[in-house]
Amino acid sequence: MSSLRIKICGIRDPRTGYAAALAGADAIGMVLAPSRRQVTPEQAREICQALPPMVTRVGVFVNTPAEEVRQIAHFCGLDIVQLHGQESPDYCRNLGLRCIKALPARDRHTLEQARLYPVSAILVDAFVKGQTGGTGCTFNWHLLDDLDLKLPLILAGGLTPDNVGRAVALVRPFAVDVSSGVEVNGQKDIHLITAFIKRAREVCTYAAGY
Ligand SMILES: O=C(O)c1ccccc1NCC(=O)[C@H](O)[C@H](O)COP(=O)(O)O
Repeated sequence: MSSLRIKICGIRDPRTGYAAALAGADAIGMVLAPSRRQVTPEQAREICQALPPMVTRVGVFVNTPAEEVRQIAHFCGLDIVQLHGQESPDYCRNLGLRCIKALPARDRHTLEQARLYPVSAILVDAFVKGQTGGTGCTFNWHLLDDLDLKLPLILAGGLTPDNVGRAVALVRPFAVDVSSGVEVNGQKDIHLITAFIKRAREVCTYAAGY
């Protein structure tokens, strides 16, 4: 068993969340921000309640007022929130919740901002103008070369069962996150989820550091 963590994001119903957890996902993400994958707090709560224990429940937000995030997190029973907008280090500091801050892989300068954030982990996602996440686009993973984040790194952006092995071998992240790459016609596909988890874990059996 490897220590790589795997998060499946953009879950929209309890059955798929449960199936992903049984397939070996460590964390399940629900998008509570404008997106074709957006769920209501009530739906997110149902998904959270259906998950087995030991699976991390992640709520994804984009520039949502802090009090609203706190209320939704409490209502749903989220373990951690993932912030995909322009939330500042002070916003994260004052939120009173465990946070993952997402940063776009725009350039080295953007990624170096990670050091300013008092958060549990940094998620690095593809930079796509006008979009905040879930784009299915990859980025140049070498942008992360020798980047000493001082925080656990979650790699995201266009990962698929086909490329996750290469990504993990090159970047050696703490965790990987996927949404589009495990969908067929915009719907999560349990076969792709299972294949993604298998490929991600396989590479850890020979990649040093896991
Ligand atoms: O997934 C969305 O629709 C989304 C919308 C707005 C902000 C964040 C969003 N997703 C966050 C995620 O954690 C995704 O898994 C991550 O961006 C990677 O997505 P993908 O490139 O599709 O695998």
